Amino acid sequence: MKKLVTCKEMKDLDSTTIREIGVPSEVLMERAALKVVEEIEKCLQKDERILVVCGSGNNGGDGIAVARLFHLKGIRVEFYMVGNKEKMTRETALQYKIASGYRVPEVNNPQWSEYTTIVDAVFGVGLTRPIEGHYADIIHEMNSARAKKIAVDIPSGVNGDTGLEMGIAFSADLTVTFAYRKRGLCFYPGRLYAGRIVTADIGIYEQEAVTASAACLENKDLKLFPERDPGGNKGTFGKVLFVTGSEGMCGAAYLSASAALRAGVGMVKIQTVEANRIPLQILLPEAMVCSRFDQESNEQLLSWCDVIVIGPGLGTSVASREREQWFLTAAAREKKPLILDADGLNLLAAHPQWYQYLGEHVVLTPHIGEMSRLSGRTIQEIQHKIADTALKCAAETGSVCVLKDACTVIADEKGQMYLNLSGNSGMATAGSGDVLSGILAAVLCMYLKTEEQPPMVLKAALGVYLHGLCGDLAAAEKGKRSMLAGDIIEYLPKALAIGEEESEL
Ligand SMILES: NC(=O)C1=CN([C@@H]2O[C@H](COP(=O)(O)OP(=O)(O)OC[C@H]3O[C@@H](n4cnc5c(N)ncnc54)[C@H](O)[C@@H]3O)[C@@H](O)[C@H]2O)[C@@H](O)CC1
Ligand SMILES: [K+]
Repeated sequence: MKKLVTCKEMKDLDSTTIREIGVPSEVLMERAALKVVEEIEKCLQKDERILVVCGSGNNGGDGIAVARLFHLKGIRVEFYMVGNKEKMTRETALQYKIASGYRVPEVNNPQWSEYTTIVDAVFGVGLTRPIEGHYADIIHEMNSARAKKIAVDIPSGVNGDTGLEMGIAFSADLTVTFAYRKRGLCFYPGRLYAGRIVTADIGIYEQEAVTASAACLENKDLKLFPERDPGGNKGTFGKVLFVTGSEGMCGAAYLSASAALRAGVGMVKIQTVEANRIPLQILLPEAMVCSRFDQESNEQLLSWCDVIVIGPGLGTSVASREREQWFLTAAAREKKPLILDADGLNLLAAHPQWYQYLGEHVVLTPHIGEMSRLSGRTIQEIQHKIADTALKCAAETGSVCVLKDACTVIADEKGQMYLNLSGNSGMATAGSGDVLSGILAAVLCMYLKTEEQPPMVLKAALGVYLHGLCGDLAAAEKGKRSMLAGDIIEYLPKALAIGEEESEL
């Protein structure tokens, strides 16, 4: 698990390290520059010519220090100050003075085509407004050059909190980010602009309070899944009820239920319309299918199950609405874990009075469109404020919100948040969300008998991560274009077995 920071959190950490611990900012800057040099050197070739483009803030100071370090190693390097020299920060002015002392070559009108590597040190976490005019022209030139491109801390023009492009952004092959990955390097398009991301330790003092607001999971976090009890039976490994599948939509029920079984659930029952009974029993003989919706049958299903999934392929008919209301109310009364997905969310959006049945036992899994219906915000508004939207939804409902996008956000009402880095565009395919709801149900079941209970938000984040990892494995063999939602399920065994390796996505 790795912590993720906002620009403000990073600045607070910098200043705590400087003021309270007493590490001079020049030392941090030197360490930052050394890390950038170390990473660039890994791919340095013969006859390299490096240009470092520097702003007047501390990101520029890092850049000047990088130029000096290369110069002192005898590598051909020049730096170009695009920032106003009058406005240099104290640290950057000092770097400039030192670079002048060592006679590090400075250029005022670089010939962009002459360089093999261009280092972007124009703006870092201090970018506050869209890039325009002269700065925009320079970034355009940098992007057009045929050199290798390295960003210092964050590509200039990427908003460090949202990943959005601020006017224009530097398109890097490699970004060396300091201390913690910035949130904006997780969200798109920031993640694309960054290229490969290396998080470099520069000796920043770790302070729980300011760095705890967001994190991302890695393969090795799948080890958090409890061991399967050798003495367990199908009853102890979890019983999941799927309130799913209207007429013509049995596929969603099938995908969700089979994902749950493949991820380790002991038993599943699917409550669906009679027309779906035979296809489901043929497709998934391991599942039990029930097509009665009366009070007695509902009561029996409720007392049988450990976890409920409402939504995949449910439809929005009157009968579906009644089924959802019945199980929403019952789950709230009994505090039974519940995953609300797809049409389950659309029905919720149409019946705001049902919000009273939500709470900490519920995981909501809206995609952006469903969130738009739930929140009344436009899709664009949500995309611009995806983390805030998930946090707000969680705060308003008391439930865990899994806001699904290219970088899914998982948040709870206490403000704990995970950004998911596994997965790929191949997963943007019909049925992928149904698979996720089944995997989430399975993860909740893994913890039914464990003494230690991680928070619901972490369980949900683990499920989302696992789903993405299956998608990555599927894409590697089937290709992003060709993979189907069912392929995600097929790679569950491999993904569950991985759990050991560490990787930065
Ligand atoms: N001591 C520290 O605080 C450390 C800072 N470090 C580096 O310093 C960076 C942060 O430095 P700063 O806070 O000085 O910020 P930046 O270097 O990111 O730049 C901020 C400057 O750019 C100006 N600016 C912002 N947006 C602009 C726009 N659109 N057009 C024109 N000018 C604009 C601001 O007014 C300010 O003068 C980090 O990203 C990192 O690279 C590292 O050296 C580690 C230690
Ligand atoms: K930069």
